[in-house]
Amino acid sequence: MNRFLKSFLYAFRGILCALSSENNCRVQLAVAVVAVGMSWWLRLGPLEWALVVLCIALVIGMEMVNSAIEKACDRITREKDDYVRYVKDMAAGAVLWVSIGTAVVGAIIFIPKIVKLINL
Ligand SMILES: Nc1ncnc2c1ncn2[C@@H]1O[C@H](COP(=O)(O)OP(=O)(O)OP(=O)(O)O)[C@@H](O)[C@H]1O
Repeated sequence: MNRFLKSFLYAFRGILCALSSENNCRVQLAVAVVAVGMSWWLRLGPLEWALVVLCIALVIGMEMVNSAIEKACDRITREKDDYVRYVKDMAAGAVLWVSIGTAVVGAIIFIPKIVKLINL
């Protein structure tokens, strides 16, 4: 099998592994399904759809990186370690950072449409 295809299969296996065994990834996938359902229901425009899809990809992707970092840290040591705490906190902070951005984008896109729908 050619090298590129092999790398793609390993990466795909990583996605399946994260979505099937990482609790946070599964929760975010469920939230993503709700967001896609709402986007369909509220008939978003192409640019709004693009933003929703981009935010979903960013949050789940960042959570996968966070989980990978946590696993690598846990393999290095399970003892209390200031450097591990620093690395894990920063990785978790990256997820929070992207999630806050996503919440803002979601509010800008969805709130006016929901308000309009309620006022009808
Ligand atoms: N070995 C360690 N040494 C010092 N602090 C740690 C260590 N492991 C975890 N921590 C602290 O605990 C926090 C949570 O770490 P943990 O690995 O349990 O992540 P989590 O978000 O609870 O992961 P998950 O829910 O996926 O198991 C870290 O952000 C860090 O502040």
